[in-house]
Amino acid sequence: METPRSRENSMDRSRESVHVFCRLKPLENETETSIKLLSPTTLTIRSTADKSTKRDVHYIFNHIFTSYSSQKEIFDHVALPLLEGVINGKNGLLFTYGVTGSGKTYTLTGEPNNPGIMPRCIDTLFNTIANFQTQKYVIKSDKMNGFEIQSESDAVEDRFRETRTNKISKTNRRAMGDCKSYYTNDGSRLTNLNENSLYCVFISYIEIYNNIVFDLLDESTSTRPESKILREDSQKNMYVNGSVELEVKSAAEAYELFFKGQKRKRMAYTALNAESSRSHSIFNIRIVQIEQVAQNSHGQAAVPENNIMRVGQLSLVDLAGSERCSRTQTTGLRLKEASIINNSLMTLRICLETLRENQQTGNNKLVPYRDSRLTLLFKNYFEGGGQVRMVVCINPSLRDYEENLQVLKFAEMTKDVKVINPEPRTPYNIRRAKTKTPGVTRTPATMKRSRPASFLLPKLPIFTTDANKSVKRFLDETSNLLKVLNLRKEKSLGFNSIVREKENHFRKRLVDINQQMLVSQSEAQSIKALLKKEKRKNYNLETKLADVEANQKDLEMQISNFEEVIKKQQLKIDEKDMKINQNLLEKEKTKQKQALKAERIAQELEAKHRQQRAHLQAEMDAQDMKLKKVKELLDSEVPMSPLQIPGSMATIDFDAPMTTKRESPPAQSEGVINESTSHRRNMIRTPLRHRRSRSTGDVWLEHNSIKPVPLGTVLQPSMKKRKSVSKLKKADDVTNPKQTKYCLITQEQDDEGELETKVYKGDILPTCGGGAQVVFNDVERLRQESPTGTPTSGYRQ
Ligand SMILES: Nc1ncnc2c1ncn2[C@@H]1O[C@H](COP(=O)(O)OP(=O)(O)OP(=O)(O)O)[C@@H](O)[C@H]1O
Repeated sequence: METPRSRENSMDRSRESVHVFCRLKPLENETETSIKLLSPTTLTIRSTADKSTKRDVHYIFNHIFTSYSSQKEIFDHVALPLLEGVINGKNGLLFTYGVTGSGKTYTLTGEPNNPGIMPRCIDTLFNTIANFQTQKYVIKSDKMNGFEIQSESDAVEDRFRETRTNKISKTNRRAMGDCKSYYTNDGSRLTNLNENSLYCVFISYIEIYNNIVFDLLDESTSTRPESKILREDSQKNMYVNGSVELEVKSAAEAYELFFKGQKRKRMAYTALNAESSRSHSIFNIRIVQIEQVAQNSHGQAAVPENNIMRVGQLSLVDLAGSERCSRTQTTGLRLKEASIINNSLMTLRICLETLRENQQTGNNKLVPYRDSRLTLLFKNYFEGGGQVRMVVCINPSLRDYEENLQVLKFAEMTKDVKVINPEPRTPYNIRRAKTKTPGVTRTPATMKRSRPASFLLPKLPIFTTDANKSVKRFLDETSNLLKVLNLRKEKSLGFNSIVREKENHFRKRLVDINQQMLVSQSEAQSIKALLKKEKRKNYNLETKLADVEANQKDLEMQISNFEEVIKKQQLKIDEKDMKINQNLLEKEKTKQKQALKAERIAQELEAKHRQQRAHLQAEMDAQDMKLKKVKELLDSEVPMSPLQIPGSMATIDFDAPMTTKRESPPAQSEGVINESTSHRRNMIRTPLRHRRSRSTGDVWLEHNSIKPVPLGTVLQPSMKKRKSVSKLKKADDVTNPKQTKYCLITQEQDDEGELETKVYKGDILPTCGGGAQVVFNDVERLRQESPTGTPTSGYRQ
């Protein structure tokens, strides 16, 4: 029974880790190195600044190539096993990774007379398949990442066309230098070649610059190369749609294509390296293997009808430098380039990390291959479509310490990623390309005209050459045979003319069909042109769509951020609203409480007020009663002592008793009087006393109701200290304790012109409420009579 562990083991066996190699660049001064080699597979990195005693981190590789390692050593170790797989229909991906100037291009391309991995691959390949190549143009690309076989006549036609155009391109080749001598061939070859197969080699050269794919071999546009899109073929392999893929029959032809591409490749200046390449370049070698080779009638190797083919692809990738922008002092366009380079390398890193995580945890997280063209193009390799090798190039100088640390970490992580052990890709039946010229057979076999079938002709008589036969019988049989033969000849001629007629008819039909086909071809071409236009439009729209999608993502992010902020603000507003409502409720409550309280107080006051009023009314009634009694008393006539007036002078007897003629007290004067009235209930009952108006220490408060006529009399009320009521300004002036006396003076004139002055006198007494009251206790009447007038009574009352 299969247990989970055994399943895991079998899965592990079918998986292969990404092989990661390290190559150290030679230093001018070997003492200034940050790398310490511990074994052929282990190294450690340290900066001089880092003096801490913490343990060094060890980085393990499949193999470490020192600065003394030769280009051949690296090729043998890294690329040769890949090439062996590729020649048997497997795919292989080899990429160099490292900081700018660390030796990536040197490792991959090399130098004249010291070739790197790419030229060695080409040489080894052609050294191996030299005698096992198909004739050129027998196999051609179907433009959809597949291959198809051409008729021999079409292949011959294409070869002829090439020899014509090659005459022109010779000048080109001279201009490029002799490619053959550029790289020295060390004669190495592979040993695992299937000698029953035929091979042909195709080259394509792609560049990814600023995350846009360009075809470095596309010569259709001389100025600006057209950007290409990535597509998936029928076998789920990613490929560059519409890229030029050319068949090469020798290493020299392959180099020629490489140099053509190099010429177009963008090279840009950075502060670190004047030759620094700012793009990822991908050199693809595809080997098509055709099994079961047969021979044609001329003894040449030919491809039988029902054959199968295998295609192996080797992608050699020179990644752009992974340096930091600040380090290279990049600005402007260079900065944009650097950020896009770093983005695509970061995506590569994220893809590998996600793959490793999925493999280690059994998760099925989405690997973001689509985030960058670089990772999308190599998606198949990481998903089991081929072997993967990485060469990490390190410049061990102390200056590169920080960058190298990042590179080593990336390498460490990549080493743990496993790709499914690739099987040779499923071979597929060869598709036959449509022949270009109708009526021409695909194979060189010549057609022989067939004879009419013998059963349609008269039967031949039996003719024997017997020696015993008589001469006559012999002659008869011979003439009979001749007759039959003539008949057969006639019939044969008849058949032949019918066949010829039919042939002519058939040819005519063929010509018609051919013409129709030409029309269809021209139509197809115009449709193709239209399609191309549409594709270009489509591509532009796709790129626009991608931009719009990216913008939309940004906007969505911004919207969600804003929404979050709005939510928070809304919450705050709601909280504040709640507080305000609570406050309002509390205010309302206190208002209601206060209103209730005020009502209660008002009611209490009203009740008190009513009580007081009733009380006052009662008191006033009592007062009125008393006043009435006083009035009654006053009204009772009391005769006053007669006034002795010697001459014209009136004499006032101050010792006269008070009970002389008394009049009811005058209406209470304003101010003081009012106050005393309002406090009637507080009035102090003082016994009526007789007071002399001549008391000297008292201050009199004099109240003249009118401006009196000057009396000029001898007798006058004696008031030494007096103060007029009109001079009082404040309430306090009334209650002044020094003011103890009050007098109200009135004057009247009778019909005879006699003047009578009345002086109502009283004491000012303080009340309990802090006010003052006047108690009238005396009235003086001063009358002046003319001596010439009718004598009346001149007296003082
Ligand atoms: N192992 C080596 N032995 C000798 N010379 C080397 C080695 N590695 C690199 N160099 C030299 O260092 C220089 C820079 O190398 P190279 O151009 O390969 O760097 P690079 O990493 O490809 O840079 P970029 O990222 O800019 O393309 C070249 O002149 C090359 O000859």
